[in-house]
Amino acid sequence: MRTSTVNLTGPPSNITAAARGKPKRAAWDMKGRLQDMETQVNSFRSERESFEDRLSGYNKRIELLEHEKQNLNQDLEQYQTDFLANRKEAHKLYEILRREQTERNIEKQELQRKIEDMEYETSSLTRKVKAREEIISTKEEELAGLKKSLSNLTSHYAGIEVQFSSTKMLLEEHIKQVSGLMEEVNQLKATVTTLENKLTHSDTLRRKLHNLVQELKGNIRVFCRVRPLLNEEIKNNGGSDVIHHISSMDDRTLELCKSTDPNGSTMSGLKGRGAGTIEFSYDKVFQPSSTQAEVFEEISQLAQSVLDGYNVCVFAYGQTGSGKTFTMEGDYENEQLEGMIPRTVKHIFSTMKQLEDKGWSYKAETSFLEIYNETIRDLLATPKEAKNLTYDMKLVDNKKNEHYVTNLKVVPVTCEAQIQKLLKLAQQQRAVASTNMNERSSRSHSLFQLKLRGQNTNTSDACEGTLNLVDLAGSERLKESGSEGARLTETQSINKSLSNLGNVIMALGQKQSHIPYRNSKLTHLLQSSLGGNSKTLMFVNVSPLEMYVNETLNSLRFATKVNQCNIGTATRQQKK
Ligand SMILES: Nc1ncnc2c1ncn2[C@@H]1O[C@H](COP(=O)(O)OP(=O)(O)OP(=O)(O)O)[C@@H](O)[C@H]1O
Repeated sequence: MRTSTVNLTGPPSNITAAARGKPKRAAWDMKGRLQDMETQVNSFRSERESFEDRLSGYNKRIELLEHEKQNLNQDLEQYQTDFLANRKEAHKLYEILRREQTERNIEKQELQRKIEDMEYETSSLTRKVKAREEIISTKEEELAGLKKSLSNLTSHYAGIEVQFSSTKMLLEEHIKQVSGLMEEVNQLKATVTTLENKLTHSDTLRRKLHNLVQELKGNIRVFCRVRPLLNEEIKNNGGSDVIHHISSMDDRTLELCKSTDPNGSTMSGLKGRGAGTIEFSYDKVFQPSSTQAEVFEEISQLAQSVLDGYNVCVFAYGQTGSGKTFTMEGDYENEQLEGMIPRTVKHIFSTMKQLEDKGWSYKAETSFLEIYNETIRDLLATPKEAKNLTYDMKLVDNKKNEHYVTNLKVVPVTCEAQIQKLLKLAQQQRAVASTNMNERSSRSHSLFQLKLRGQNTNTSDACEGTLNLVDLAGSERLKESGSEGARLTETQSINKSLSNLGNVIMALGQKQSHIPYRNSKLTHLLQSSLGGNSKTLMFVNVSPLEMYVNETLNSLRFATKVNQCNIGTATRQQKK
C-alpha cells in the first residue's frame, strides 16, 4: 500500500516578527514608514513566494495523494472482490467443515458406543477370567490332591497286585470247585423246573378238579364277604376296626356270635359252638381285609368259562349297605377298587385277544337293566331315549326257555373302554332312594349281561356264552327297614322277588316239576341262566355292624340253603 505525508502549518513567522520586533514610527516619518512598508511588501512577497512554493508543493502532494487514493481505491476494489471470493470460498469451506464435523460427531458417537461395548465386554471377560482363574486354582488344588492319591494308590496297587497274584491262584482252584458245583446246581435246577412244572400242572389240575367236582355236584357256589368297618363306624367302635361278633377259623368258615340268642345253637342244619355262636361254611370266606383283586382271583375262572361257551351267573346278596355294589361295581375311577363287573370285562377282553392266536374270534353285545318295583328299566337308554317305551319279556326260543326284553338296548361292543363308558352311564341312571338303613341305598336289582359268540376258523368250532352279573337290592326285613308308604311298597317288592329267587333255587334243588320262574321279573329273566345250564355263584355280603346281627344271620342262613342246593351240571353251549 502506498502512503505520503503533507505539512500544512500557518504563515511564515518573519512577517509578524518584523512587525513585532521594530518600534512604532512617528506619524511624520513618512520615509521611514515607506521604508517599513517596502520592507513589509518585500517580506510579504518573499512570504507569498514561499507560500506559492509551499502551495505548489501542496498541489503536487495532493496530486500524489489523489494518485495514491486512486491506487488505494483500486486496491480496495480488488480487496472487495477478493474478499467476496474469499468469503464464498470460506462459506464453502465452512459447509464442508460443518459436514465433516457432523460426520465426525456421528463417527465419534459410534466409536463411543463401541468403546462402551468393548468396555462392557472387557469387564465381563475380566469377570470370566477371574472365575476361570478361581476354577483353575481349585482344579490345581484337586490335581495336587489327586496326584497325592495317585501316588498312594500306586503304592497300594503294587500291594494289591501282589495279593492279586496269590488270590488268582486261589481263584483258579475255586473255579474248578465252582464248575463242579455248577454242574450240580444245573442238575438241581432241572429237578426244580420239573417239580415246578409238576406243581403248576397239579395246581391247575387241582383247580380244574375242584371246579369239576363243583360242576358235577351241580351246586351253586357261595362266597361270603364281610365288609370292613368304615371310618365313621370305626369311630363309633371306640377307634378300633376289630369286628367282635364275626370270626373265621379258615378261608371256608365263618362264625357268628349272637349272644342275644338264648339257645345259642339251635338253627337247623347249623353247628353251634358255645352260647350263641353259629358256624357257617361256604366255598370261600373273604375277610374284611380282602381286596377286590383277591376276590376277583377266585372268580376269574368263571369269566374264562363264558369264553368257553358256558352261561355264568353271579349274584350279590345281602342287606343294604353290606357291600354288594362295592363287590360288583366298586369304584370305576380307582383301578384298585374296581369291582367284579369291570374286572370280568377286562379279563374277558384280554383273554379274547390271547385266543385270537388260536383262531378264535368273538362277537360281544351287552345290556344293563334294573328291576325296580317289578318294572324293568333300561340303564343304557337315556330318559329321552326310553320315553314312551315299555319293556316286556318275550320268549326267544321255546326249547331253551330263553327270554329277551322288548325295546331293551343291546349294544355291540368291541373293546373294554366301550363297556367302561356304558357302565358309568348305567351307574348314573340307577335308581337310588333312601331308607332308614342306608341313605344311599339301592332299592332295585341290577342285571349286567354280556353275550359272547365265538367262532374258531382253525377248528370250525363255535360257542355261545352269557355272563350275568346281578347286584340284588338290599335284603333287609320290613320290620328293620322302617319303611312306610312308597318305600314300604319297594321293600315288599324287593322281599317278594328275593324270596322268589330263593324259592326257584330251592325248587331246582329239590328237582320239582314246577319251578316258579314267572313269579318275579328277576327269576323270569334269568330262567335260562339258572336251572342247570349255568355256572352260578352267589356272593353273600355281610355287614360288620353288631346291630344288624339278625339281618346277618338271615343272610347267612339263606346263603347256606342256596349252597346246599344241587341245581344240576352246567353244560357248554356248542354251536355247529
Ligand atoms: N370291602 C369293602 N371295602 C371298603 N369299603 C366297602 C367295602 N364294601 C363296602 N364298602 C363301602 O360300604 C358302603 C356300602 O357298600 P355298598 O353300597 O356296596 O352296599 P350295598 O350292599 O350295595 O348297599 P345297597 O343295598 O344299598 O346297594 C359303601 O360306602 C362302600 O364303599
